[in-house]
Amino acid sequence: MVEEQGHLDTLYEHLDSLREEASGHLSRTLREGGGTPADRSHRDSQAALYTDRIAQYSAVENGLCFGRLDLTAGGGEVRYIGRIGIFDEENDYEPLLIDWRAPASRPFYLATAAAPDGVRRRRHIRTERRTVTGLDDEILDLNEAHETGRGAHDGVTGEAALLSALNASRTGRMRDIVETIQAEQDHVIRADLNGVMVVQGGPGTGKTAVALHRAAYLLYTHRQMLSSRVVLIVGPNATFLRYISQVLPSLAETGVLLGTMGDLFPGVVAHREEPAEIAEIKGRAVMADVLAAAVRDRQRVPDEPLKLRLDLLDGAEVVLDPSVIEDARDRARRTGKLHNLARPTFDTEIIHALSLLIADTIGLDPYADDPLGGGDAPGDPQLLDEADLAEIRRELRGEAEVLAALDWLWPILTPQQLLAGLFASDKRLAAAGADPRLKRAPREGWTPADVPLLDEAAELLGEDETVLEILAERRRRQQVAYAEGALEIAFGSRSIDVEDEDDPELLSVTDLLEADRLAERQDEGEALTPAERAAADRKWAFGHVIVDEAQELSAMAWRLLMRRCPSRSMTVVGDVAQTGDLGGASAWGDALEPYVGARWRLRELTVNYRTPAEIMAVAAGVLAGIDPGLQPPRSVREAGVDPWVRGVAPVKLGDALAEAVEQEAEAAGAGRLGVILPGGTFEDLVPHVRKAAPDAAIGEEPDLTARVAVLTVKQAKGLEFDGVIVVDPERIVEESPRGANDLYVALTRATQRLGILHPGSLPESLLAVVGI
Ligand SMILES: Nc1ncnc2c1ncn2[C@@H]1O[C@H](COP(=O)(O)OP(=O)(O)OP(=O)(O)O)[C@@H](O)[C@H]1O
Repeated sequence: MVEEQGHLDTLYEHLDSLREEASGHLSRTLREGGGTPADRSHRDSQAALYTDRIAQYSAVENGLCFGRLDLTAGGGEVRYIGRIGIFDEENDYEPLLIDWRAPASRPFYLATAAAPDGVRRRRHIRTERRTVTGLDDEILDLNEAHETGRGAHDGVTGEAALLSALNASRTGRMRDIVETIQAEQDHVIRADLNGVMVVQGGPGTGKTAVALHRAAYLLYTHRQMLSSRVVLIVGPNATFLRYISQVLPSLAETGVLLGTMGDLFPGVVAHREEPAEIAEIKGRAVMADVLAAAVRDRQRVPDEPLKLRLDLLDGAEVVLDPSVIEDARDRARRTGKLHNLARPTFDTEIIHALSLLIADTIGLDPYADDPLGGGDAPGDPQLLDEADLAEIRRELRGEAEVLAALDWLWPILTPQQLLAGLFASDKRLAAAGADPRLKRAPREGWTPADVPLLDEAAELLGEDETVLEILAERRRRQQVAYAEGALEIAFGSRSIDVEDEDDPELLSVTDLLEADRLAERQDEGEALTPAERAAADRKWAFGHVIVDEAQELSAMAWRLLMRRCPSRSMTVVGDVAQTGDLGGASAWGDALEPYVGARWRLRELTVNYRTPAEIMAVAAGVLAGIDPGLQPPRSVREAGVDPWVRGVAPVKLGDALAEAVEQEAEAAGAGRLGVILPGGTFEDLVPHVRKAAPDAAIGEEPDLTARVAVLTVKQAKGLEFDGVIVVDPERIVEESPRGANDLYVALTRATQRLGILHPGSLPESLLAVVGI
């Protein structure tokens, strides 16, 4: 311990001086003024670099160093493994701490007694703040292991450290797992960047954790390419994103964009809920054809001739025949351009046709064939020459009536206008071959399932200028925020006490005044970070895309994601047995093959780190009901507590729930309790939960750090709690589009304790499934 404490002290000394150095650079950079635009831009990128660096140093303050490898080779070389790399500048840049992502750290995760890979001893170093509190050693050299009686167990590496992480109380925020990554997870995290990799694994196998660590690993290994092209991580909902949001900064990564499908159309907030059947219809692949037809439907040819009253003719009418409009439409279509971009061609055709009609009206020489005598011979009936016609066309382009007609015949459309127009009209839906159930009231907000449709529409219509506007607005908003953040980091939180991070007092009034000044300066031409630019740019091509809970994605959602990732460098993480949405996948091939054929690879995770064996035995019954061929993941531990099932008279359900909440909240101790209810019972049951736990978090985006949270299965997806109470499993099955899948998800959220509360006695069918 003393030896390790000595090394830890050295590491923290280095960390402090790295932080001081970066803060010094940052404050100097921020205080410099003037110079050319190029100077300013250079300064901005330097400031962003130092800000990032300081954030990374703060993020690794806790658990800076967590491991040590003693190798058999190299005269017993010793490597310390930690959250970042630290080198000794005074000693030829000797590594003092090796980043967990570096190749030299790999044996820490892979070496076993059977394949020690040159490792004699693996040591997990437990720390609290800057103090070593314990050591767990594994001797991988078999001879020595015999002597000490310790060794790798059942394919698990770092068993003591792993079990202590798994048994720890949950906080409502996900933590990183860098100290205890297991071999099968390590293979996924460090897999090659290229191509589509599907990571299939049952509940609790660490898919989310692995996906996030993979992002951190890829950014470390391919920094240059990925930090400019950005890694996109897509999660199922805002609650889930908040749950995982702390993990990446603590892995010391900032060049990542986190979002839900609903966030992926810049400028649109798509959080309205809608019935599952409607979302499913919107997600069908055929919607791409529907939208293409909807666009064609807006390229109108009226049944009747179109009469235009023109100023040019002192209010007289010209009549455009439908066949003329049809010709113009066909020519515009034949350019092969997107709808909005083909409009100028359509305009030119119509204006040309109108100019000829006008020429016929005002330019014909009625006496062309009448010789007037003298030198007048029969001649050209048209008195107007090409210059006159050009003038007529110019005037036509300024005529309000003409412009209105053009807008009516071939309107310039935003994706929002196209979709809103389609959904608002039975006639348009029918013309586009869409399901009539898509009809909705005008001005209802957008839903997540609309986002892939908006994106598809944007592809069909052609780009508008909104991206630039959005960028400008975001830049305005972010300038002040950025400047405040930079100042806070540079001057406000030197001590970097993790506990202080949320303290609003950190930013003083003088800092704010200075922030204003900085914002002004940045106004003169500062660069957004790549992640910010990517968030505002619909056409951004991400360097890598990671999709979590990917089984929920519809065919249309896949189309959008594939467009955002032309390189097809993707990590697709999910579990087809947990699919809840009707439009989601039941086989990975169905979702992926339209884009990559058979060129995707499958990795499986087989060990459940979350749910103890006793609970998994219950969930296994439900899984067998979904598909007898599916294997539940093997639990890595037992909790020593059996799940309980209580059947109570329906009128007593509320009281029984209140009692169970009280009991389980106490059993969860410092941890968290999740209460999973069928959506239709919230109104009746929530007051009972509140009786037992007045501060329980409930609502659209419940605060998961609260001691008790009440959720639907949909909200609970991807989350976990120390204890879970599942209420009315039968109704959960009835209410959810895919029935048993949702019950399987609900039953696998607990890390320690599970209780099932049922109104009336449990029906035979469910008893058999639940198996208690
Ligand atoms: N190697 C590991 N060391 C420590 N904890 C781990 C490890 N792997 C997974 N865990 C923990 O197990 C729990 C489940 O992980 P995670 O949420 O990533 O699983 P999942 O496969 O995404 O589950 P689900 O499909 O149910 O959402 C988390 O608390 C995670 O931190």
